[in-house]
Amino acid sequence: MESSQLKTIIQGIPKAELHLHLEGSFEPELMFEIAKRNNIVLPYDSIESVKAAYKFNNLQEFLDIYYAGAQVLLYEQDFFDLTWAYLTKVHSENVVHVEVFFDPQTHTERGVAFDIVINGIHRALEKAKTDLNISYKLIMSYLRHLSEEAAFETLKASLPFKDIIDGIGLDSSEMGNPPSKFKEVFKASAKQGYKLVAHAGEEGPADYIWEALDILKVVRIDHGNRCLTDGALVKRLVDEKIALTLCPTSNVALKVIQKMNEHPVAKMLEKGIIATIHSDDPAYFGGYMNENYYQTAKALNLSLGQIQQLAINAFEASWMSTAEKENRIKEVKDYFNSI
Ligand SMILES: Nc1ncnc2[nH]cnc12
Ligand SMILES: [Zn+2]
Repeated sequence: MESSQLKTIIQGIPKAELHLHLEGSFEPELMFEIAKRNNIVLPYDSIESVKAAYKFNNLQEFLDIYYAGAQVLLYEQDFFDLTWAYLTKVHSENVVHVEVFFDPQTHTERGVAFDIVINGIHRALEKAKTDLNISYKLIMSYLRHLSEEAAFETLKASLPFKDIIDGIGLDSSEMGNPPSKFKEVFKASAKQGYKLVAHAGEEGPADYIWEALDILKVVRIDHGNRCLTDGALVKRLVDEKIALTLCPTSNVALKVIQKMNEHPVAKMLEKGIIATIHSDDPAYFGGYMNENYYQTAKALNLSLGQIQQLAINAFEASWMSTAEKENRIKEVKDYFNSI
């Protein structure tokens, strides 16, 4: 199929994004604008030099730059602008449902209050619901390079906002920070009614995916690339319908895989895993949802049936109500039938 035809098809698919860090959607143009109004001097002299710095050999090299970029976010309006820019961008790509992560500790650690962060984000999500017809869920992630005690403090700070936070995630430096480190705080988070997910098996081994399932009791795995090295784990994911939220352009940018045509998503679909694809940190990895679908489909020569399956899987794995899911899945099927 011609590239332009594939891109047109992808554009038209109603899509759900389930793995997106709001801080990772911070485009250099907006970073400069916010830095200027907050009187912060960035260590870059132009947007081009920021973009030139976005070359990573591993997850940690990316995280160092990602946390530095987030430092310019100080006020509620900054968090609103960040979130709104992401939502308008994905609206233009026909994304109709999002489940987004935010990292409160990246901000509270440097003195920005929890309510400033969440109120700005929430106002933008509500506006997108009204103005853009995008439905949403909000996921608060604990930073795994920090202590479990710090995660407990974050859990406590979140409680006044329990009604607007749907779930808990676990992100940041994976190696050496296994899911088991957060056993108690995940248990306490579940008691508060939060749904649970965790990054596992991005750089870390399949064992971390087992820990996320058995110890943290997550309902979905973020990344999970490494599961194919373990047949019993694949069986568990399939039998228990545990979805993986994969991020192909992120995986190439962070050298989790060397080339897109080595991406495991096609094999995962073949094995019956509920594999889904998303953008992770699009401002840093150069691709929002459409680009992730396009690059994956092209490199792996995915059939229209496989592309349709990816889109359906994302709604299936989402936290929408059953009725909403059925409606969206029908929309996807009708769309593919009309092509
Ligand atoms: N890909 C990723 N892995 C772990 N933590 C993250 N935080 C933002 N993006 C991340
Ligand atoms: Zn992620």
